[in-house]
Amino acid sequence: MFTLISATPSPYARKVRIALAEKNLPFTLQTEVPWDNTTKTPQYNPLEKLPVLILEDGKSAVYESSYILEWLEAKYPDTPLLPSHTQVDDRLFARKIEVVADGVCDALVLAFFENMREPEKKSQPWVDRQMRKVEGGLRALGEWAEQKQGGYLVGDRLSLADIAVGSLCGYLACRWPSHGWADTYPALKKHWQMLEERPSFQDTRPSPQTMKDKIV
Ligand SMILES: N[C@@H](CCC(=O)N[C@@H](CS(=O)(=O)O)C(=O)NCC(=O)O)C(=O)O
Repeated sequence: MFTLISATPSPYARKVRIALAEKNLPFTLQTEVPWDNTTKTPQYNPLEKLPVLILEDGKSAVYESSYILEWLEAKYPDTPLLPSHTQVDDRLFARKIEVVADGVCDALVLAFFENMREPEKKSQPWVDRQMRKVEGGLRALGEWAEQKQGGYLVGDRLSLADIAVGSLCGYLACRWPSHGWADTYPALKKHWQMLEERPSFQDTRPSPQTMKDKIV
């Protein structure tokens, strides 16, 4: 059986948890705080990041959420989470949406840790730059959601694009509850609410974590 190294707030790990659930692939959840020196991620991922999917041999590992999803799609094509290979443009568009959703998460994480610095060490221009990326990414996602009136973002069924965007929205609700994205982009909010009805989303709701070690 697979083991997934995950963290309670991680939108990237949630993508993989949702994909495994949607594909009915059983796995052991190993919840960690990747920022603490107790994390096992360095044993499997030279980049020391989760999510990490540890394979059945207990040693081999797949990491980087978008690559894990690509790996799962290639190895377990039943319950596909991408349009068929004949629909090349839709497949590529789904991955493009995942790039934007993951990129917004990346910018949120960078802003989160910059804001954690002591005031005299914090770079406000750096935070402003990250939040510009967040707003630009959300604008693009909001437009794509608007085009589908809050339905699935690519085609007429769940895809990696929906999983990535839904995980981002859940992360914003968990870590940035005062952010006004849901009011600014009602179709994106409708899309997220639709996804949160699925057991795979209900069973993977994010929650904050406590970091023990000093990070910045
Ligand atoms: N691009 C990576 C990002 C993964 C990532 O940043 N993971 C964080 C945890 S979380 O932000 O997802 O909660 C991590 O392990 N960080 C530890 C580190 O960067 O040393 C992915 O998509 O998997």
